[in-house]
Amino acid sequence: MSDEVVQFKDVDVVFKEKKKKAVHAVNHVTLSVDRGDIYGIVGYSGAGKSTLVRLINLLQRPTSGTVTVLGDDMLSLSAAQLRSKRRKIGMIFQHFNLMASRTIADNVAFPLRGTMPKAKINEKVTELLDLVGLADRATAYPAELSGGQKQRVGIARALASDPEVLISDEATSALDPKTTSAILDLLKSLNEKLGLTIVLITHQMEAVKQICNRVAVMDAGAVIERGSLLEIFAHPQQQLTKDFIDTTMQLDATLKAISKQPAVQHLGANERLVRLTYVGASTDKPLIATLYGEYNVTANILFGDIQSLQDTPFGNLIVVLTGAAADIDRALAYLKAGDVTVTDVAMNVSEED
Ligand SMILES: Nc1ncnc2c1ncn2[C@@H]1O[C@H](COP(=O)(O)OP(=O)(O)OP(=O)(O)O)[C@@H](O)[C@H]1O
Repeated sequence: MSDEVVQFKDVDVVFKEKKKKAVHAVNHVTLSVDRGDIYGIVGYSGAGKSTLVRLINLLQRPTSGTVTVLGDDMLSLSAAQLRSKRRKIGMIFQHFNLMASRTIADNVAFPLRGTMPKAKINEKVTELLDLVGLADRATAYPAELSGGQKQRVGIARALASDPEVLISDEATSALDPKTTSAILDLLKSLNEKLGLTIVLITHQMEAVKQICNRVAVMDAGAVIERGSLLEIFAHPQQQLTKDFIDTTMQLDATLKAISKQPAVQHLGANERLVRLTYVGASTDKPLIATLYGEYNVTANILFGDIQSLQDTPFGNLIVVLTGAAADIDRALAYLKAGDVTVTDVAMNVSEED
C-alpha cells in the first residue's frame, strides 16, 4: 500500500459569486502527505490554507483536479463511503467548536453515538480524556475550562473515531504562547504514540518549527515552496518563506536594536555586516576561529541565535567582518562551501531611530 495518506493532484478551487470577481482560492496544487508526517501548511490569512485542507474531507469540493485520501479518490465515493472515510479524518479548530450545554465527556462521546454500546463509549471517553490529560474534568462544562483545556477536549473528540489523519486548522491561534507550545507537544506525542498523520495549517512559523517534519508555504492559492523542515530553514528560496522564518527569531526587532550599535553606525571601508545562517554542524572547524586563523578576518558577533529543529541546531549570527576586501571574499567563499548561507545585511540607520 502506498505511504501517501493525502494526495492532491493539480487541484483548483475557484469561488465564483454573482457579480463578483472569481476567487482562485486554491491554484493548481499538487502535494502529498505521507503516513506519519506532521505536515505544516503555512501562509498569511486568505492564502487558501483552510480551503485546501477542507478538500481532504470534501467539506470543500475541488473545481478541478483529484483528491486521494487513504488510497481512495474522494470524488468517486458514494455518500455512505464518504461518511465512513470522514471518520478516518479528524479535525480540530481555532475556536474549538464545543457544545456549551454538554459536559466534556458528552462532547467527546458525541461522534461515537450509535456506534457501540454505552458502556464501551464511556470506556473509550475515559481513555481519550486520559490521553489528552483531562481525566479529572469529565463532568465539567466547556465554560469552566481554559482555552488550552478546551482544545484538549477538541483533540479528544477528534480522536474518538480513531482517525488516521488529523487536520489542525489554526488550532493554536487563539492560545497564548505557553499553551500553544503545550498543545503542539501533545500533537507531537499523539503522532508518535498513535502513528497519527497530522496536517497543521497555521500562520505561525513557530508552530511549524516546533513539531513539523515537512512544510509547504502558500500564497494566493498556490504552494510556492515546500520541503523538509530542515531544507526549508537551511535554504529558503522565496522571500515569503524567508520572512516567515525570520519571525521565529524576531529579526525585525533584532535588526532595529543592532542598528543602534556603534559598530554598525560607523562601518569602516574594510568592514562588512553579514548574517550567517546554518543548519546542523555546517563546518567541522570552529567557524569564527577559522575566519581569523586562515583568512585573517575578525568577526564581531552582534547577535547570535541557535534554535533546535528536530534536534538539529539552526544558527543565525549577525556579525561585522573586518579585514582586507579580498580576504573577506575568500572567507565568505569558505563559509558558503561549508553550507553556511551568507546574506549581506542592509542597514538603513537613521539618526533619530
Ligand atoms: N465559501 C467561499 N466563498 C467565496 N470565497 C471564499 C470562500 N471560502 C474562502 N473564500 C476565499 O478564498 C480565499 C482563501 O481563503 P481561505 O480561508 O482558504 O484562506 P486561509 O489561508 O485559510 O486564510 P484564513 O486563515 O484567514 O482562513 C480568500 O480570498 C477567501 O475570501
